[in-house]
Amino acid sequence: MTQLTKSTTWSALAAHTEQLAHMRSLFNQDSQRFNDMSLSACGLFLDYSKNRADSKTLALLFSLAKETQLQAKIKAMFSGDIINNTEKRAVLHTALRADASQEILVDGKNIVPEVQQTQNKMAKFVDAVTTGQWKGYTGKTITDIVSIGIGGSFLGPKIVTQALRPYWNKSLNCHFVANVDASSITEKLRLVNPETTLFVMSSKSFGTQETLTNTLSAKEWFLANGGTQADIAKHFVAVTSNVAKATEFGMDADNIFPMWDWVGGRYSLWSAIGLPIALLVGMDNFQALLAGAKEMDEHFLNAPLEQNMPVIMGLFSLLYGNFHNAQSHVVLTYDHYLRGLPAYFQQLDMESNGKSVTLSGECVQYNTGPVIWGGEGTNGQHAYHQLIHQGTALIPADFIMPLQSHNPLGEHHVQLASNCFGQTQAMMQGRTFEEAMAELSTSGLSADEQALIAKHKVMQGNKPSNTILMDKLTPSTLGALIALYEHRTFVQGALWDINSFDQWGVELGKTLGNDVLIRLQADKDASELDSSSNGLINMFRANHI
Ligand SMILES: O=P(O)(O)OC[C@H]1O[C@](O)(CO)[C@@H](O)[C@@H]1O
Repeated sequence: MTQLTKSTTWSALAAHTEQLAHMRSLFNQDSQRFNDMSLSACGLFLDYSKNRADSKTLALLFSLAKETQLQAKIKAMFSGDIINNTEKRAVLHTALRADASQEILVDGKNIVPEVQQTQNKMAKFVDAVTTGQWKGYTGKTITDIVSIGIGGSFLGPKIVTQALRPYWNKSLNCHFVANVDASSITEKLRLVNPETTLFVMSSKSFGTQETLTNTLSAKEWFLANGGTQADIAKHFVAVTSNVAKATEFGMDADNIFPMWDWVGGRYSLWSAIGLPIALLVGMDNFQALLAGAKEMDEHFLNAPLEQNMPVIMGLFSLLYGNFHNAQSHVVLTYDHYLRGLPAYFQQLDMESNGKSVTLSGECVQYNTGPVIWGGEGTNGQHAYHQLIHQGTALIPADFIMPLQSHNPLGEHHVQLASNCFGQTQAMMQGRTFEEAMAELSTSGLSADEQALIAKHKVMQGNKPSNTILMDKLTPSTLGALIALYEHRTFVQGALWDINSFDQWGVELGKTLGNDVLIRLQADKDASELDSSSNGLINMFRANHI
């Protein structure tokens, strides 16, 4: 057994959760529950009262956090300690939102000035493009950005630009290409004009197959449609930590925006990887996004555990995964602009906490990262919410909603809110057999039929949810919200004693994919592989065009 499961708090939590009353009773017994189990920070409000917890549960969870030295681990991350032990790297996405006056050392060197220099370079570039000083090869101004990247070099910029649609510069459009499937880039290139398109190639490593292939295809398209080699610098820029490789690839040295190995891919939107965001919403709004995240950083670093939003959310995730065997967690955004957020949190959490050994290499004896999924409210209510309400699996949920809409229109927002709050209420209270029978009493059905239908209408309730509200979706509240989930992910990893910052499983997929590619391209014999891989390779060779 690892340290975590050996602790007396762990056993106490196991015993306590067994006998905790239904949430309906907890609400009936305590009219102050909402006041006591909610908090505001950084422009966000968290209602965590609809969780399977009473004051004793919370005390036990906070004890567990203390026993696992959570606060020391948080400080270690912010101070630049090498907490990514398998890649021997510091984890400092928080340095990307630091004040210019701060000093954060990596290998004895203050990294804040480099961050500021890169932000200044971004600001100048954004200004040149958006004011029209930056011209395409025929002297026209840029109208379209095509962002090429994958994973963290794609999802962050995509989801944030989507979320900040009301703040877009009206004269620019943005398109994202990630998948190596040619259909993806082909469809995007159909929409744009080479004279007025700027390609932003984002790859921390500058070695990711999908991104390199898509960039080469974009370059070929550009050259085949009027551009020349000499015009490339006006239409292609790169963001990477591998400046040498980008230069070797043909990127103009002035058009390369640096990033660093202490920024993880899935935590990189705050770096120059966020260039498409800055181009679309302007550098001031990009800075406001950083400022919102910084506020959450300070809250996470300084607030006591008991009033610390990411800590509370991370502890609940552990509670459900380890003491209620929840295998997944759903994120439901009651805001159209936030429709992409579940996919972003999915990558953030699952690539970070999909691990099964501790930092010292021991096999974990407990569940770690759950499946993160979700979608846009109210659409999901007419689809998968059924399983959340009455399925056999426990699925804790986060509901996220701004109080004010960017598009106030008739009764839309009040209806949206009624759905959001109604869902959390239904999940919490459920419906008893007696209540279902009472509802059916005037149905005209026989007593036997009523009893049968009532059984199908019973909802156990006691289904946990957090509700996160903000006044309005702004660059700043969005920054705080994303940083909240980054830190929640950190809290879980720290409690589970795993490395949330490497991704060896993904790396193996990349290596084997490259090996298969060689066999497919060179007709190299694959008979020494397993019969399935060999059979699939042969089938592709025989049939593809
Ligand atoms: O930015 P790069 O180096 O092209 O990598 C893309 C993505 O690949 C991963 O390494 C693995 O999917 C992510 O962490 C990263 O965001």
